[in-house]
Amino acid sequence: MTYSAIAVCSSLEQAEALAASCDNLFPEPTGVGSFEIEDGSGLFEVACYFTEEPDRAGLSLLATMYGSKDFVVSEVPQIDWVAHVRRELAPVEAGRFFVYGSHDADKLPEGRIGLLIEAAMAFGTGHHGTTLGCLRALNRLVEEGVKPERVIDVGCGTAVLAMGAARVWPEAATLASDIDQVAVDVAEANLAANGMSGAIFCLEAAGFNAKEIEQAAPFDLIFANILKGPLVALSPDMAKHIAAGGHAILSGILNEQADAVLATYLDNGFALKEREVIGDWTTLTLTHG
Ligand SMILES: C[S@@+](CC[C@H](N)C(=O)[O-])C[C@H]1O[C@@H](n2cnc3c(N)ncnc32)[C@H](O)[C@@H]1O
Repeated sequence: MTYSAIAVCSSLEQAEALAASCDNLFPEPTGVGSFEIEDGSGLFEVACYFTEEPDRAGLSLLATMYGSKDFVVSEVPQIDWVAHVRRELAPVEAGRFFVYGSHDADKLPEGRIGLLIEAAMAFGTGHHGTTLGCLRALNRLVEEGVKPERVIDVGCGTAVLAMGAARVWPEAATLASDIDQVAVDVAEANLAANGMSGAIFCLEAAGFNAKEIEQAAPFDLIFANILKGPLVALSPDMAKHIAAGGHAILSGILNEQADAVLATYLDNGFALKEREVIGDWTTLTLTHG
């Protein structure tokens, strides 16, 4: 069991002195801290955590010595962290795609395309509105019968989008690039975990700046879930590397930024096909030429 002891002081000096005394006088507090209470009261809180029930009388005495009324001692509820992570990272369903962590491997519904993504050091577990928006846009293209031959996921993170595309279009040549080598490593690990090693060419690159990307272009489908700034900066390059009649699925765009991003792409020869809002985030599906 964990116990918390909270006292309130009227000055930072008192709070810090009380925290230091707790640290010195009580056996094994697992954590002691003092900080300003963010309610505009100008008061300061001292919080101590213990693995065993602390000496309440001793704490009371100490509190009064530093101008506080008392310590309030409570039991901290135990958290089942495994259950917590499972709840937080529940599988994500996006059309035919089912994005899940290995703890939910037994939940893959029949007929769905499973994408195994462990929470790691790259963005793209499917939980964010931007990734979800891209997966749903991808799903709609599949439903329409679109069949790209060359696909690139610019800013691939976990490679969830590239893997989704490679699963529905195994014949297509698919590239996944990221400016961050850590993300590229995570992407490759995810490919291996999904039994897809070799199905997607992963590389570190900023935008379209790599000879492998130049050689593979033009692309019939470009994913770019990379925020407004890079999307706007990349728009001429995007136009240069997309095939006539190709699609671009863009996300990472806050709803209030969507018109500005769209205007830039319209100026670069794209046309709006679809726009989906999920929470604060807009995903745009565009066509070119
Ligand atoms: C929001 S995450 C998207 C990850 C994944 N594609 C998804 O949809 O969940 C954006 C990724 O883009 C990468 N990135 C940002 N700017 C980039 C650029 N100019 N070129 C390539 N990758 C970039 C970041 O390192 C990050 O991994």
